[in-house]
Amino acid sequence: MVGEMWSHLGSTMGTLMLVYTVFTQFFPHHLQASFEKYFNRIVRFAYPYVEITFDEFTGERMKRSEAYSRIKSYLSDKSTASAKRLKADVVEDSQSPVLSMDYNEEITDEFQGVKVWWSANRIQKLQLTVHKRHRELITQSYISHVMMEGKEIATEKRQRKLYSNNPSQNWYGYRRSKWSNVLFEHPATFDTLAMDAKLKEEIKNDLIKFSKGKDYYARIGKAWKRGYLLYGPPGTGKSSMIAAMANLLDYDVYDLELTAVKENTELRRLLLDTSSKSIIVIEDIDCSIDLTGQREKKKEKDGNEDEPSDPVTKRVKEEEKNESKVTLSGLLNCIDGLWSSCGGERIIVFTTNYVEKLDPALIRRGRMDKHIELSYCCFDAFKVFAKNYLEIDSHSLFGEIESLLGETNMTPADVAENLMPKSDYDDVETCLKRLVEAIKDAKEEAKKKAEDEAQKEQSGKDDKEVKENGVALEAAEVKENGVAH
Ligand SMILES: Nc1ncnc2c1ncn2[C@@H]1O[C@H](COP(=O)(O)OP(=O)(O)OP(=O)(O)O)[C@@H](O)[C@H]1O
Ligand SMILES: [Mg+2]
Repeated sequence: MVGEMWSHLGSTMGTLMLVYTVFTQFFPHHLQASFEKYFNRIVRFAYPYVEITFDEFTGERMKRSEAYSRIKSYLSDKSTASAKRLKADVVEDSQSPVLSMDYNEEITDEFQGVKVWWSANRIQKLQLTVHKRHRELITQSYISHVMMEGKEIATEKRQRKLYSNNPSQNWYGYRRSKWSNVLFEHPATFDTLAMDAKLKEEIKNDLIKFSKGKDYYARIGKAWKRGYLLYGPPGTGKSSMIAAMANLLDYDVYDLELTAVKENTELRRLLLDTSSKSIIVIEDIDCSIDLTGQREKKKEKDGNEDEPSDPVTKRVKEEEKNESKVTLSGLLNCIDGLWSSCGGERIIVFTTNYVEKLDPALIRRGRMDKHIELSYCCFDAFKVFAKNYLEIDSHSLFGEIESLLGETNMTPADVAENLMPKSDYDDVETCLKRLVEAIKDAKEEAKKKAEDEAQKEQSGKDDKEVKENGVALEAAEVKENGVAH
């Protein structure tokens, strides 16, 4: 029976092949196209299904299609459960290999009681097939449902990135990109951040309120963004706080190195190339940009000079020319422009060690909405370290440490360093005692420094007095004798 069926099939295929060969060889070439057109019409009339295809690459620049990736994410969930042959891809944005249906595999999906079929073929196309009578439901509702779900699934599986800006010579050509990225795996969280407990809670609430504030920002007619200025001495946790923010909100981080940006237009393009749900960070803002505009004046002066003939001076000049020309007003315009032209869910963070050096225009409310001072280690901050590093909530030495920290300035970085066990034999007591000693030393050092300074000031004063007295004496002599020495 089966053998008979195969022989029938074989002879039918043979006949079809023969007909096709005769058709392509003897049917006039110019009539073949019209024949195919009419043949397709007949097939379409008899064929009860609609087919919709989605290409992987679209547009003139062959950009990867957003629809294609969303459908793939949607189908990866479905296919893991139903397809028999799966393909595993390591996708850049995902934590684990993504499973999708293999080529020529088909999976069935159901939407409001309607059955649809998805298939993938080798030429980067996904095909959706559905019965003609459900055409409207599919084109109007099902596809948008797939897009939305696909986006959600992709966001869920997304691994966060830390981006840093490339110099503009890498923006073009093969492998062009404005930002390079690595996986963002900084372990800092608000739980590991040592700081005043009340301030920490306030910042956390502020961030969460922001991230849920889409409707609120739309209602009040403001761009959905927030600016933070973090300031304080080195080693007080500014960078750690940025990592904690990103981990709390599940945002990407764009670390913008302003000194590598040549001019304002480049800065604008970099900022516009950031995605939403991100934190844009400019560290040490006072060092990255000339806040007084003096650099521009200096350049103008340089520009008027003649071209040097000496090759070394020439090269130094060339290098100077490559220096960043980003100006304060350029930066301000870019930030304002970014806020007005992008969808939102962006946070911008500036950090500095010297808040007093910053131009008020840069940090006015509206640009930097919240100013946060990260300062020397307080007792609250110490307790966080003690809990995280030594797993203790109290100890007989806590009282002494509290009063010592109240009298001395020690950065959280130093406290952390002293508390960390240095070997397997270091117990809690040893670590705490080491910290006590370190704070006492710091206190002693600060005292000595203050005394030295006071002494210097005093001797400066004395010198001045001697000088003044000398001048006065000389003047008196001149007056008396009428002659200068
Ligand atoms: N408040 C803090 N909470 C927890 N760890 C901290 C804190 N401050 C500093 N540290 C520790 O000290 C190290 C340096 O901290 P961080 O880089 O965040 O300081 P910073 O304020 O950014 O310094 P800089 O101004 O030099 O950039 C980090 O590895 C971190 O573990
Ligand atoms: Mg830092």
